[in-house]
Amino acid sequence: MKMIKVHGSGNDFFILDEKQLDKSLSEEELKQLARHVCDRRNGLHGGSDGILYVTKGHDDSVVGKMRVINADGSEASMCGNGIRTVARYLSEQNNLTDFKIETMYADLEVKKAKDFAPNVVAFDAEISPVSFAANDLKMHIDGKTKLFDEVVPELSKTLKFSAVAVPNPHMITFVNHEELIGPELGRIATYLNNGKNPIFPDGVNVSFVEVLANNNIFVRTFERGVGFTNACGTAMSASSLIYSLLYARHTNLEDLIAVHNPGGMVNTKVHQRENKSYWMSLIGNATFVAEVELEQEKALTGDFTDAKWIATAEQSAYEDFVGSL
Ligand SMILES: N[C@@H](CCC[C@H](N)C(=O)O)C(=O)O
Repeated sequence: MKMIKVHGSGNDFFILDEKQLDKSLSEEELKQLARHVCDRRNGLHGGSDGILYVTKGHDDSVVGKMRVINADGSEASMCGNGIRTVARYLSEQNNLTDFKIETMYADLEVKKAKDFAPNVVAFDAEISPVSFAANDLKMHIDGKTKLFDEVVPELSKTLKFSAVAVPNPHMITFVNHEELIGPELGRIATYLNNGKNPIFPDGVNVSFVEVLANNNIFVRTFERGVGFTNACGTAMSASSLIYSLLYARHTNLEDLIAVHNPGGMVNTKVHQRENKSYWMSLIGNATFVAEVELEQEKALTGDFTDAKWIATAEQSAYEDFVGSL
């Protein structure tokens, strides 16, 4: 079988196209493969945050379907950094620059964007649908149908959280620099993702956001099913939306927002449709790090001894880009 190691802002994945399998995988095998491949200690070449599983779409209105399997084998409804890399993959396979990809809840528009730097290819992806409803978030806080800029005493006495599904669930809070780099994000996110807490029994992605300047923010995320990541695309999109609502004096809808993260930088734009619903554009790198050839049966048991790793020159170009920020 063949896979491609990719990343968006250092949020790294293996793209697995079902057409590249030696033998089709059952659902249980797909989860098992993700858990083995992504393992940061014993996985494939340093592991990854997840597997992006590419299959045929529901009909010709989409070019393919992306499924997001987290490192722990759970499935996410969307992945903002991942969809840019899948967009690039499908764009190169089909010689297209503007098309739709099927995801769990929506067919999303993707298009090629201007390169961020030499050999740093970029794509622009629609992030949608957006919902603040507790039901869509699978959030349980007594008497609340949504949560917007409020203290949740079980989490922190001071931090104010907003919850938004894009459509995967996110908890966002705006913090100062000490809080951004301090231990609270790990403590709160570990609690919310322990599978036992009453607020988010299915877990949630949690982000701390620091405002650096107008239309310029830094987002640090602890991902459901993964842990701390270099970046989370849907979290950066959700954070941009909450920023535009809470800091309306500093930003306008449609403004280009620079979103810095531990793995690099992306741009976002927040849009509103006539029916008042929001959606975001997420524009950022879609880097192909390497092509990998491996034996499927062995990979399913976590044995990667025969894997062939064929690196591209894109990672060093990406590092030069990050160095220039
Ligand atoms: N890194 C992703 C989000 C991946 C899914 C997340 N772990 C979840 O379970 O919702 C992104 O870039 O959006």
